[in-house]
Amino acid sequence: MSLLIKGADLLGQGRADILIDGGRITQVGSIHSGPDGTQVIDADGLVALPGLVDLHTHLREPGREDAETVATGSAAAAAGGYTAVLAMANTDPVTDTAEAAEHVFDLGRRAGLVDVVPVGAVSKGLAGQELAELGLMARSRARVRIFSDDGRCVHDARLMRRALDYLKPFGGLVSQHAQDPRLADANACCHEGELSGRLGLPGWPGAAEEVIVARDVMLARHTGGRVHVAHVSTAGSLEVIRWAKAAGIQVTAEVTPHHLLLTTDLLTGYDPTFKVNPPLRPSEDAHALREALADGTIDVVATDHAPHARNDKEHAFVTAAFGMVGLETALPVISTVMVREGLLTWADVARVMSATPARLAQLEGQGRPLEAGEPGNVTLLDPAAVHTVNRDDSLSQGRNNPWHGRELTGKVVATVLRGRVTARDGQLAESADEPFDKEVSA
Ligand SMILES: NC(=O)N[C@@H](CC(=O)O)C(=O)O
Repeated sequence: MSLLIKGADLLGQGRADILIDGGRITQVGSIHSGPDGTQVIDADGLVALPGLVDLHTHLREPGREDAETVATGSAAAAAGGYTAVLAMANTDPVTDTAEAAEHVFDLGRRAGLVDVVPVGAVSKGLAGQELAELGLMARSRARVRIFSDDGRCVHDARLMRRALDYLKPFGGLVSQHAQDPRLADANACCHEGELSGRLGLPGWPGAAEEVIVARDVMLARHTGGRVHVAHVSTAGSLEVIRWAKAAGIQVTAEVTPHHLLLTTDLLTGYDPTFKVNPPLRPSEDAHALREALADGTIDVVATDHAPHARNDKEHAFVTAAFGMVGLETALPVISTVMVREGLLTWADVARVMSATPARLAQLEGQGRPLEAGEPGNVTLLDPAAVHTVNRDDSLSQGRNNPWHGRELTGKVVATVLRGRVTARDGQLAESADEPFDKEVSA
């Protein structure tokens, strides 16, 4: 089956048609028609991006299928314009062995909507004591290249040093949930500041993140390993990252859409939807994050999609689970907050939401430019479409959506994975059910 995308805006190169056949882009330019039976998408007025890659998704399976499954999370990802997601290791059991990694990888293949690539745990059981099977996971069929205890910080400096050393031969990296556990104690539930005092909520300071970022860049310098700062959230962390990059240290960072725009004052209503880790910060931090994404200090936008079952999230603020969903709103938020404000071009969006995350995760068939010979992974977006987010429209099981009721500009119209349309207008495409066995290697 071939697919012809007609008249899309191709990242500043003007309007062009894209023909995909056998899973690969075969032609880009002015194309009248494809082979017999070619499916045609009219992309007049739509921007074509390489399929998005999310470095930070919680799919909850195995263990919490009541919150999300690989299939429902994959569906939400496809609807949001993603063609690959990295599935975090804090499942039950934890992804800390080659078998566990291959299990998640196989669930992803079975769902068949996006490439699901497991993140491996750094420590066994996320307990922070002993290294997990890093090498076996890296050499497994799942080809794990990103390791993280996300949800928890790798707080033992010696363990972090060993992990950085150990991953060097694979070019693997540690994605660190930077949060000193002694500065952010068990009851803390928000950003520590004047507002948390007024609301009577125990908080933790930005410094809890910054001290770990500072330590980790020094360990990266010492080992020559690669550290990636997950969901960076404070201006102070950015100062450290800027310094480290200028010093030639191998550090990269991701920011979530919610930390770019949502701020701690949303907590005045004690709505647990806005409880997230790291916490929403003051507007000065959000402003600094937007600037750092624009100037390249931050390398990647990642969702930290964290669906929760209602009975874990609909609690009093202090006891509710941390986390918010984000796969279906990420591109519209970036469109609204960064592109419309002139802070990023669409080519920049392709870099921070597709090319760079694919490179960091070493996904050979993802994040490639839309050129002949490349895999047919495409996201089509209507940059002018204005819509109001409704949490019940989601394909994710999670309803903990912080964007509910907000107006966003920019809507995903279609997602194409190796030439097959997986999602159209927020729903799974009919062709998503067709048997699909084409494997396109790089
Ligand atoms: N980001 C979140 O608020 N939650 C994450 C893990 C975590 O980082 O605490 C989750 O798994 O729910």
